[in-house]
Amino acid sequence: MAFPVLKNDRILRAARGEGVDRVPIWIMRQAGRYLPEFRELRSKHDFFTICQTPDLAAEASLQPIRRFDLDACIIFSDILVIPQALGMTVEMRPGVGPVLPEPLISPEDIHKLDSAVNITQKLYYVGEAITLTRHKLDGKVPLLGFAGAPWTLMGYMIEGGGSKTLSKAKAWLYQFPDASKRLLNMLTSAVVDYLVMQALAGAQMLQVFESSAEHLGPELFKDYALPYIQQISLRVKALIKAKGLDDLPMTIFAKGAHYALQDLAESGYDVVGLDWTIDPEEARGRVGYSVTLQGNLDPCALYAPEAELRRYTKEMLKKFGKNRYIANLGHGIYPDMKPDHVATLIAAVHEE
Ligand SMILES: Cc1c2[nH]c(c1CCC(=O)O)Cc1[nH]c(c(CCC(=O)O)c1C)Cc1[nH]c(c(CCC(=O)O)c1C)Cc1[nH]c(c(C)c1CCC(=O)O)C2
Repeated sequence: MAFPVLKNDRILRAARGEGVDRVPIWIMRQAGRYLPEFRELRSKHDFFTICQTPDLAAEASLQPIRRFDLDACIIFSDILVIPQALGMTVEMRPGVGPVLPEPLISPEDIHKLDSAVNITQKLYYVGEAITLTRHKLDGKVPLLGFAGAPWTLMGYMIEGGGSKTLSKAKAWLYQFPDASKRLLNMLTSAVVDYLVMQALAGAQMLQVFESSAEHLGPELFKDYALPYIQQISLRVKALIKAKGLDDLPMTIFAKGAHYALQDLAESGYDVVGLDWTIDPEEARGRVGYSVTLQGNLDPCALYAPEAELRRYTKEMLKKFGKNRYIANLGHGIYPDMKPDHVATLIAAVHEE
């Protein structure tokens, strides 16, 4: 069944460098716990049950779209479905976050991973959720798919959950460089197949989250993150073309990787996401208009009183300008954020 005609293509136009009537905005983690309607849904279902049940995943994805005038919908899922598909147990513990009770401890543990798994089949439920959500969106805004980048996934798989330092995962890079690259290659192939599946299922734009880039620094990033990030865009775009689909914009968000901004701008993505630690004018000065920039309001700026939040937002918009720009936060929204403040941010962007 053909998908409904798209009524708002602002974000796709901005990603391709085409003109827009106004700056598009979406918010990282826009589907989630700061919304009472999500907490209600979540009180009835386990986190991964929501991810695995297309009706529930569609509902969570659509909640922010019903409430706010956003320019994109992101499919409700998690980056950790890939380690899960490779055979690792991942639990989402309330108040703690993701826990992988049997992390990879030494390179021999790589053999425990199901490297031959057909990711497309195993994660087909995400494809079904995407197709359903795209229909339910009725063309209101584009639907974004996403995946975690290999280094960020490797970090969770070795640390067994979130970590302040990633010292265990980084120790692998220094002690077992070859095994690390084997693991990163395995993850790269999984991410490529997974993103292509999402595009075939109806995703209209794809974001790759390298959320743990800040721990690497320029040297390690060049060796253990950038090559895989590059391969993902090149391989996904080539496969999509080979399957007869139109090109679709891709975004790389490497949190804390301002040291690699130029490299990221040349890594085959249409959009580079920025966190709030870089000044928009400096970022634009370094990459020019060869890519679209996305970001980068400090998620904590949403705690400011309304007038201040508006002022921060307007300042950000002025610095980025209207061309090749997608407004967003510099990282995910915090779960205790009041939805009213999100509405203020969106209104401030739209007023410009
Ligand atoms: C690192 C990472 C993860 N997951 C994700 C990343 C990359 C983005 C980033 O850096 O924030 C990506 C993600 N996770 C989730 C989405 C859904 C779509 C959206 O952005 O609205 C997306 C895009 C839902 C979620 N993912 C998670 C929740 C909350 C869990 C719950 O409801 O119990 C949601 C709605 C849990 C999760 N999942 C993960 C962590 C660290 C946590 C705990 C932190 C937290 O609780 O916010 C791993």
